[in-house]
Amino acid sequence: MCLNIFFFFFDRKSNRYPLVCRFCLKLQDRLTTHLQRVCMKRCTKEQIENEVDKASASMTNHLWEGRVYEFSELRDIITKDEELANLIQLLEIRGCFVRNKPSATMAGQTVPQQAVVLPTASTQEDMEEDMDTVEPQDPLFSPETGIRWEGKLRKTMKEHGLYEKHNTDSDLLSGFKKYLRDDHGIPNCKQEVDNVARFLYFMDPQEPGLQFVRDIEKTRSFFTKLSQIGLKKQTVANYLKNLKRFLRYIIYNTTLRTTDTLLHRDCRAFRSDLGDFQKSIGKQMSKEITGKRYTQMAKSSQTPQDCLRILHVAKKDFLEAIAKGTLNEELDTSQSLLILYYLQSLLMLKHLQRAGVVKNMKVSEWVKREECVLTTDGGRSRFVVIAVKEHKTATQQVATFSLNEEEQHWFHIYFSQIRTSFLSSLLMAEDDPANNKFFISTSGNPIYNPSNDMMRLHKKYNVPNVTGQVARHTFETAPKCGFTNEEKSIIADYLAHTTATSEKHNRFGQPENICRAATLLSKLARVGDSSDSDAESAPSSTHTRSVATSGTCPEMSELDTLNLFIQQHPVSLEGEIPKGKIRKVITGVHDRQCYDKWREMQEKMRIDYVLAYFPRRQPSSHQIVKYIEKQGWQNNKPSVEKITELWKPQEAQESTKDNKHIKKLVKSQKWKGLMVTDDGDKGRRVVTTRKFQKGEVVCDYHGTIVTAAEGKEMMKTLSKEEMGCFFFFKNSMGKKLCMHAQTFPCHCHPDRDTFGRQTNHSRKRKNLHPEVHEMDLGGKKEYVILFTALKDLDVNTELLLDYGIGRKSFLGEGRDLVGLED
Ligand SMILES: C[S@@+](CC[C@H](N)C(=O)[O-])C[C@H]1O[C@@H](n2cnc3c(N)ncnc32)[C@H](O)[C@@H]1O
Repeated sequence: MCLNIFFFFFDRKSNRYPLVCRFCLKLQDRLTTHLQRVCMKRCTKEQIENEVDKASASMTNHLWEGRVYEFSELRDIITKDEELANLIQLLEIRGCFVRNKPSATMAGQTVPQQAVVLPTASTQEDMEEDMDTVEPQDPLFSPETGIRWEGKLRKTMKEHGLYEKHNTDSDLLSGFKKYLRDDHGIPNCKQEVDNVARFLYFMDPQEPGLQFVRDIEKTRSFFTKLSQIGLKKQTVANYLKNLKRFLRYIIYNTTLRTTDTLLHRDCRAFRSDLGDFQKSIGKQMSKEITGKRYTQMAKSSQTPQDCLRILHVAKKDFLEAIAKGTLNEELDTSQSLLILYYLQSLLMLKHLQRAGVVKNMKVSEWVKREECVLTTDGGRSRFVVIAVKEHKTATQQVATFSLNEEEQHWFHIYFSQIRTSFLSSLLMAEDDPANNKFFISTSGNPIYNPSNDMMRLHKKYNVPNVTGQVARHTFETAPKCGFTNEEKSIIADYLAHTTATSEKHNRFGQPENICRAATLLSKLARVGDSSDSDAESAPSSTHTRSVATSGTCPEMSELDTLNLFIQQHPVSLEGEIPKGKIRKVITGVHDRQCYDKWREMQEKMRIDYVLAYFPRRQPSSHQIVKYIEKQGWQNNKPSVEKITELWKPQEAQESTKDNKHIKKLVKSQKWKGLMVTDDGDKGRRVVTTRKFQKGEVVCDYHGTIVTAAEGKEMMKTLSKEEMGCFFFFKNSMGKKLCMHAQTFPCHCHPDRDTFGRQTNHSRKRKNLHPEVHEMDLGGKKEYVILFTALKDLDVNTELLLDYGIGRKSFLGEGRDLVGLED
């Protein structure tokens, strides 16, 4: 009797939306299964459900929020017409819509192009100031919203002929506007262009021109007048900065160099004169700032404890966020920001670093932190010392500070998790990794103003704001009763950051002194604090600390110790746990727990590794032992029983075709766990001699490949009594093929009858499912039809496959197979 085994190729019609897995960033048709098996395989069912809910919510949100864009929204981000057009095209191809596009040309009118002569060389000449007290608000700030100036200042400016300005659509000014927008990426440059337009009007009310460069006196009078009518020095300095940038545009980005050499030369000379003028304004500005600071200081009668209050109040929430980070749990934005703000504040309020140091600290400086062990009466304490070279504060010295082990862990969590997640918001890769700033904002860009961030933290917890400047002053002047002269001088040196100090010490300003300064400052903060703890420490269930004498280091919790230990000695497949002495330097009193945990993690890693080698077919104990032996692991070998117990078949994946274990079985045809028995009615049948799990590969259908047409021809030659073994299928290109097992025994396995060809049919009781793969078997690609278990199979279960008979196949051949069980 001929048999037509027919398998319809994948025909799943799913109504599900694919969801994106946030970890591998791939679309998943079945996210739950994917997470269970791949990206969240160590997580609980609840965590996975949570994640799937989030993915669905994000999908819904995308459908509501992510498909329709306002043209102006995109214009604000991308200023170059061509790029904007490309983006819009891409969005529309991907099924999004852009509303309110201008009808004719997309980005509208272009400003007459000026030939670019030289690339703009960006010099960092602009004044930098200690951000603690800078007032960034120009009182004349007229935002793009069109709010008009009113009041006294406007009147005064009018009276002094400083208010009028040229039309900013003139060629000269619109070219400048375009330059700011395109070359400097400043979309909201109205204020800057207005300032220049006002200056040009003052110099020549007739028309905007460049002759002003020949009249330095009148220029001076413009700036003097601005000062005299009461504008803040910062505002005057902004006018100067804007004018300098305008000149840079004229000198390097227009054709002036070739069209009017003399005027070009004068522009350059004028720009350099402005530099001197800028310096003198800078000095006046510092006086203004110093004066203001003095008033602030005089007003403040803070104690060191007051300065650290915010760190105390916010600490419970902060530690909760850190604990989440330590456990690799996802942090929401507000928790991530709390960590960012807290660490900045810690550096400014506890370590008394200037805002410029916090802002400019680089990743490379964090990476190059140096270890320092300090021996005091209280024992040995470990610190790391970090040196920030370029911090653009008033002092020239390398700013150096130290972190204790606990703080180092916090910084590590920020660096490895928060910073990385913030960075993922950045569309463009940063140019030079060496220049990467350590502290970055949620947008992935360097933080702008640490003092503002600290202010936000104070505000969030309703604590009166303390600036870094006030904190430094407070610690500097706090009574240091009980401190030796040497200790006082260490604190003074630490706070002074003077060049003289720098010359006295090496690059790290003697690491021990930096660490000692940190412990002395902590001590200073405790003086008068009845809680007998660091002023910033808060009651916390996860963190206990013992504070004894001067120079103490807080005792770390078990979890923190473990994390630090793992950070220093990462768990790896091949690695060895450090020997006792080396280990105990970090693990201390938590050594036993850290030791056990480390080994447990490595064992788990090794178990996963072994399991990954047998993804579709359960290995025998012997196979597991052999595979472990092959790895050459001397200690901490994973247990065979555990591996057997944990083994679960993985879903069919692309990688099945490359799996060595399956390939070996296909080649040898030595499928274990099966035997052939005789059945009175159906002839021979294949039964199981062990249990098989749902999804496990049971055996394959071994045969020879011919085209479907050839298979059909072969079938025609068989008489009704003859039994045929044909398996028809389509390959991934849709080509119709046939695998026949008519040749018995086959040439490749003359000693055995293969299991696939002896498998009987049942439509209702079928327990096998065929999967077609293309496998490289000894340098040659071959089709392999794997039979996987449709359900868990007990011992002594007959293997049954739905041959697909009785249905209409694409071959159009429903065969009359009377007597066959359905
Ligand atoms: C691929 S062979 C299977 C092994 C076969 N029983 C043997 O003895 O070699 C297919 C043949 O098995 C028999 N067969 C398979 N399933 C059957 C069923 N459900 N009822 C009766 N006979 C069946 C038919 O004779 C069929 O042509």
